[in-house]
Amino acid sequence: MSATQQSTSARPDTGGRLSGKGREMKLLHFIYEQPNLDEIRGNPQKVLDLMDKFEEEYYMMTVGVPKGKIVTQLIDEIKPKIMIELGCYTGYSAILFGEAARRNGGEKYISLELNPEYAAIANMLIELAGLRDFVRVIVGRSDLSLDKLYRTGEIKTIELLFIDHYKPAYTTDLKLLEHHGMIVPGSVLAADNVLFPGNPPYLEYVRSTVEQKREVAKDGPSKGYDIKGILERTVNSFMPQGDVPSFETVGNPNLVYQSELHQPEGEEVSHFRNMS
Ligand SMILES: C[S@@+](CC[C@H](N)C(=O)[O-])C[C@H]1O[C@@H](n2cnc3c(N)ncnc32)[C@H](O)[C@@H]1O
Repeated sequence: MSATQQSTSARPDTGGRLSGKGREMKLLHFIYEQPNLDEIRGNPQKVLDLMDKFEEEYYMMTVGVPKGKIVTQLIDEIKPKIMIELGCYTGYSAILFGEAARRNGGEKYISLELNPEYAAIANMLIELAGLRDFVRVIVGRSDLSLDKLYRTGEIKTIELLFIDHYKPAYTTDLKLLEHHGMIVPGSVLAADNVLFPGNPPYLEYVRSTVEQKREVAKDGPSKGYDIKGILERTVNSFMPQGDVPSFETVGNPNLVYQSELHQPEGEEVSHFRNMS
C-alpha cells in the first residue's frame, strides 16, 4: 500500500488529550510555576514526573514510561560512554536516558533536534533536572549534525543510539553512520515507532541479508527518502515538503543486524544489535 493510500485522515491517538499548538511552551510554564521548584531542581525524576502529569491533559510526542524503561534497561546493560539520540523534542528522553547514562558512568549524552524552539524548552528542563553538564542538545537536521560529529572526531563509533525523529530519515541516517564506519560490532540502535505508526523501509533494511543489501547497493545510492508504507502525515511532519537527505550513500551492505521487537502496553520500540 502506498503512503498516500494509507494516509486517510489518520491523526495521532491523543486519548482525548489536547494537542494544540504552543503546548510545549505551556509545559515549560507548568513546570517552572510549581510552588516547590527548589525541591524539583537537580532531580531528574521529579521533572519527568511533572512531564508525565502534564501529558495527562496534553498530547506530547515523548517516549513515555513503558518504552522508556526498555531503553533504560539497555543503558544499564551497555553503559555507553557516549549516547546519542535523534529527536529531542522537549527533552523527556534526554532527561530520562541522560540520567541513566550518567548513573552508569557515561561521559555525555548528545541529543539532536531540528526545531530550535523545542531545543530551547528542552534545555530549560535539562537545566532544571541538573543534567546541563551532561546532556548537550545540538540544533539542526540530524544528518548534518551526525556528519559533523564524525568529521570533528567527536564521535568515532556508535555505542547506543536512540532513534526517534523523522521516520523517513531513520534509514538514511543509519546508512550515513554505516558509510562513516561508525556502526561496529556491538553498536546498538533503539528505534521507536517502527511498528506504529510504522517504518517499513527501516525494518526491511535492518532485516535484509547481506546478499539482498549488496544487490540493492548495485544500483547506487537511492535519491531521496524511501517512504513506502510510512503514513503520509508522518512523511509530511517535521521536515519541509520535498526535503531530501543531505547525503546520498548506500551505507555498508556487509553489516548484519540482530533485530528484536519490544511491545510494551500496546506500543512498540525495537532495538537492533549489530553483529558483524
Ligand atoms: C517524537 S519527537 C522526539 C521525542 C523525544 N525523543 C522524547 O521522547 O521526548 C521527534 C522530534 O524529532 C525532531 N526531528 C524531526 N526531524 C528531525 C531531523 N531531521 N533532525 C533532527 N530532529 C528532527 C522533531 O522536531 C521532534 O522534536
